Amino acid sequence: MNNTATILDLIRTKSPLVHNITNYVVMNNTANGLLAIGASPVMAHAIEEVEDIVSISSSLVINMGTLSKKWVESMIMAVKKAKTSGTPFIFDPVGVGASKYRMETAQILIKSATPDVIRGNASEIMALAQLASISKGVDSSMDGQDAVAGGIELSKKLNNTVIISGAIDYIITGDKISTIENGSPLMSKITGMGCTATAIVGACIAVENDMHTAAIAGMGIMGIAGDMAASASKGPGSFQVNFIDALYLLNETTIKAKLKLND
Ligand SMILES: Nc1ncnc2c1ncn2[C@@H]1O[C@H](COP(=O)(O)OP(=O)(O)O)[C@@H](O)[C@H]1O
Ligand SMILES: Cc1ncsc1CCOP(=O)(O)O
Repeated sequence: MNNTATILDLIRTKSPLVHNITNYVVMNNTANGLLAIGASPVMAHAIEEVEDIVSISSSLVINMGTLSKKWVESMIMAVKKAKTSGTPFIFDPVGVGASKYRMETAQILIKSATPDVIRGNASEIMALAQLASISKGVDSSMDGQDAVAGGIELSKKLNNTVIISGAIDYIITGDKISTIENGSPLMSKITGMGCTATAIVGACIAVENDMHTAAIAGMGIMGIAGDMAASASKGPGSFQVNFIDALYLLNETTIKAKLKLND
């Protein structure tokens, strides 16, 4: 089991190929975030190639931000292939409570193959846990603490790791709960930060077998980079640029000095 600095180091040394089937809004931010930490992103959603790409990748990221029929078919093929090829995968149920289609798709995907990790905001995790389905669009309308019970239930039901992101990130594996209190409110003023978090955890699961440890590393990297970027930024615009720089500049010293992990 590695710590966050070692996991970042492994990503930089191994440069794992991270296969993303993600949404139109965030593809560029996500690819740049992955590159900045040393991973190698590939965005591929065509039915004709998803199985091939899964089989050469070190991890798979499934994000249902902008769904359509063809993409859902690709996602199902990809997650099934991930299970047969032993490729770890993370699922981001973007806006899952916002429509019947998203809810049904999330259920189909989870039934097709259990995600090793799920990352969502509090509303999304609550909706997935079917404790509530009051998601407001793709943003969260409730506090992380409210969703923790749902996160525990979901994690136990699926025997996996569930991340609830927000001002405090909760990393839940059954009864084990870790929290991270890094990051900035500016992160919720930029679209795609949750999706980037999911992809960065996706890079961590490519190099670390313990999903809870990998999830801590990914969310820690996000939060510390968020802290560093916020202190150098005037607002959301400069934050976006500074955030990518901060991901690139992160090292063992900054991680040790800044990580606010309660494990
Ligand atoms: N108020 C906040 N303070 C600190 N970090 C935050 C805050 N809001 C969001 N974050 C961080 O932003 C990233 C995206 O989380 P979140 O906003 O919950 O995702 P989503 O975009 O899916 O709603 C996470 O790394 C989270 O820790
Ligand atoms: C705005 C929007 N609409 C569909 S996907 C998307 C991006 C959502 O990204 P995030 O959940 O990371 O803010």
